[in-house]
Amino acid sequence: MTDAYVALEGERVVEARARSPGTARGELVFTTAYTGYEESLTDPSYEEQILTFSYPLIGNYGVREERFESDRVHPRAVVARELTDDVAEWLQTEGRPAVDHIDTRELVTEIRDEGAMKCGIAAGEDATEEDALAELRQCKHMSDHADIGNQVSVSEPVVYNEGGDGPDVALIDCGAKGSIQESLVERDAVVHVLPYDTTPEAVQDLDPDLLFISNGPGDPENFEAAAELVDEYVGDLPLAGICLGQQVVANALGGDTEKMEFGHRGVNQPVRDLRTDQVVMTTQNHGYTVADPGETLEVTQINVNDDTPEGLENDDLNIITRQYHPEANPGPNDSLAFFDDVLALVE
Ligand SMILES: NC(=O)CC[C@H](N)C(=O)O
Repeated sequence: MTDAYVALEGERVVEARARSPGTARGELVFTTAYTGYEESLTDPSYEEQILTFSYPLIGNYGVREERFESDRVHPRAVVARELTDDVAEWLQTEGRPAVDHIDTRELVTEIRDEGAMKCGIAAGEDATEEDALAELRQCKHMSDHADIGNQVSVSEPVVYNEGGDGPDVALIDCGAKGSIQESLVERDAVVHVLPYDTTPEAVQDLDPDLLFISNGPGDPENFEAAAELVDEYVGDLPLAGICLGQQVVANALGGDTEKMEFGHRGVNQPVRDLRTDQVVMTTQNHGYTVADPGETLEVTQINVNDDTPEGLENDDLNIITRQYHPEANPGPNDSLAFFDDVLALVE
């Protein structure tokens, strides 16, 4: 039954089945992850995007809150070949449109050929093609969401493991996945989650042992306050970053980022460490990449598929960043030692 429409760039409309009603617009991206739908759907990095899964059946092991990475669903809408009732009901409760019974192989091939694209969705009994097209026409480019950090960050500082024995980490929340803070707390760190627009003065008052820039949605160039912190504290504090965090650190230290064709999203992205020659499997979710690391940062890890920078370091200045998600969730645990390496920078 056609009660949903997906409008793609070029105004092509594909018919689908509504699983959660409503209208939405966003950048259409795909993940090849075959598990981890709860973690992906609650990852704040997907804010203002529409997520489609290349794996055909999504929801086959239910929905459990303990696997969530934040307190809500972030993609504006979900597109799948087949969604289970569990996931459909969850998305209905969250008020996020979802559609299935669509040929996601064709859709993913189209995104691979033409790049991540604008998309409009209309789902539900009264939905029309025109509604989906109207959403598409209002869809902005990711880079034009200038204050996207405001949509995903804490508004006030939150402390985890207060009074703990480990170092004080200032985690700049540009849309942090919960498991980053958990990975640090598991290693005894005291984690101060700070708003994305925290000022250098506020960091100075806190007097942390380490500055950590989180993952987050959209264009890293729109996170100027975080870049200012990096610029201010480089050399004085050890610096770490994950995903958007790596991009912000590179931009702040004379490097440059650019948008990729369709990005990397999945749980089996191979990464080679150029120092040890070891390859690990990683979880990824990004649409921008570091195009130029600048003079300060050395590229220490690369993506085996396309040679893009996956790790940047400066041993003298105590900087380590990763483009992938060492905290996994979902995905392989191959790179959890990143958190030990980061905390070791404090000694
Ligand atoms: N997961 C992330 O931090 C994503 C970073 C950035 N928004 C990108 O798409 O490249």
